[in-house]
Amino acid sequence: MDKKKLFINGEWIESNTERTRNIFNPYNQEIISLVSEGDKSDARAAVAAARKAFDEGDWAATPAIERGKIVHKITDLIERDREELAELESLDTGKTVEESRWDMGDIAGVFRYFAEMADKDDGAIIESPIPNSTSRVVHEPVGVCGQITPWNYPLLQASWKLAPALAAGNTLVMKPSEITPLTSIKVFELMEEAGVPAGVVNLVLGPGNTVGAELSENDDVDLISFTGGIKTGKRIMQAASSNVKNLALELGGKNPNIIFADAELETAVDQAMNAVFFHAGQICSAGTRLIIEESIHDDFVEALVEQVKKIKLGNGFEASTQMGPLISGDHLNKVIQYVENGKKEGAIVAVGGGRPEDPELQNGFFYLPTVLTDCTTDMSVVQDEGFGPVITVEKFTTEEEAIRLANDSIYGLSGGVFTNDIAKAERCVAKMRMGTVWINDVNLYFPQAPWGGYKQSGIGRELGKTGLEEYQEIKHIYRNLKPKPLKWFN
Ligand SMILES: NC(=O)c1ccc[n+]([C@@H]2O[C@H](COP(=O)([O-])OP(=O)(O)OC[C@H]3O[C@@H](n4cnc5c(N)ncnc54)[C@H](O)[C@@H]3O)[C@@H](O)[C@H]2O)c1
Ligand SMILES: C[N+](C)(C)CC=O
Repeated sequence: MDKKKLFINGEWIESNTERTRNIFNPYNQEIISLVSEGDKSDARAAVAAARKAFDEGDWAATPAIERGKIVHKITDLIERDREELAELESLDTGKTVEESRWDMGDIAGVFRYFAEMADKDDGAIIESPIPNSTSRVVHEPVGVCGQITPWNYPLLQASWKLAPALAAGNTLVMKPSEITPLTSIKVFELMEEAGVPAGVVNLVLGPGNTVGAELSENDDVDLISFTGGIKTGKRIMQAASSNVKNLALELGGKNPNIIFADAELETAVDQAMNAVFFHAGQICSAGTRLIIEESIHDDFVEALVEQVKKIKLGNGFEASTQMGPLISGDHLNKVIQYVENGKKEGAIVAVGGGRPEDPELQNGFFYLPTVLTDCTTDMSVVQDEGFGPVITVEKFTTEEEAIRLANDSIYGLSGGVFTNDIAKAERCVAKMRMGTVWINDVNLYFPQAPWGGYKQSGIGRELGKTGLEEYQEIKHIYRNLKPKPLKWFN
């Protein structure tokens, strides 16, 4: 098996540790790849290469239109290799190939969007309040960016960071999740093929507590952009204070979905499932908290349970499979424990609540799609991010109560409202403390709209215009057109 390497200063190299890591398929635990395992010293070498490329190289000063052309070229290559990338992502994460194909389409869209944006920045002229002066604002690249990504959407989350960083003229070091690095490695090959200059993009494989920690602490890194869990995010925030780095955090979510009695039942039930069972619920914005108006609660739950029973688990490479496994044995155990805690607190398992019995699924990290009823906001299953195929159900009687329950969380990533009364929907979303809110839909995101969290779900916004601005410093340039002595101190 070919060993995958680190990419530093334009070269594919072995890590200093000479250690390797096996990468597994979560469907059957087969080894699918072997990768070089980096450490702090590799991260330092990559930061040094990125620093040199930023300070002494041409990338930051390359005309934005030329940078945009290279990002377009990367997009073309992603589109060319879309099927290979989708299959690699499914092997690595267990998600269905259909979902991965969808992701690859999104990823190409993200690169295309930021390629187009690269040369659309006109800066701004400020009306100076001082006579005989001009005042203007320009955007410049931040510098060296450390980028750390999670395992659940490996390449999608990487694309939200790589494309704007390049378009804005930065150099970067990326550390993908150590358990799902394969599509990121492939895209670094594509960036090399597209002609990104040596040192501009660097890839260090390895664990968070060494490689990730070094990127967060290193004083030569100007911006750290992180997507992952809250606990890690807090650690990174502390480490980033060493040199007051720019900080972008995309953290977890525990996302409510309010269903009013006047919602179209079939659509709301279908969307409640879409909200949570894609990628076995391992989605930051999964709608894992159903908050249902009491008068339709029983009918809704009955219809939901009937549908959930039919979800087909299996190999993501089979067309009939609707849901794949969880990412790892460790994560499976966490989801098992999460549901057991809920049961102890009084939640009732309406469907699921354990591992499937199908002998063909025993080598994979499968957990049954699960609905927990009789939940209340104080339960850990309602407050904690389970990151599995588990929905909790709460009831409400008034609009105010629904909003209060939805906001009763340390998270604020996303939320949904289902109703045919548009005024009610708008009143609700105006009060919901979340970075994205959907009316009569769930889990939608696209390159043009900003993405990020309120409260402990994060800091900053990826995607959209704000996604580019995260990778830019703002500079105010003031010019005195008639300089003469002030004589203040004479
Ligand atoms: N808000 C979003 O857009 C979004 C998107 C995807 C995932 N997520 C969140 O990600 C989490 C799941 O991903 P995960 O389990 O990979 O998260 P994680 O926090 O365990 O790991 C994320 C990344 O951080 C690295 N890391 C770990 N410890 C580190 C340290 N001390 N210093 C620096 N880096 C370190 C890991 O190696 C990995 O690359 C969930 O909470 C999910 O909600 C959020
Ligand atoms: C941001 N998103 C929804 C693509 C992946 C979250 O885990």
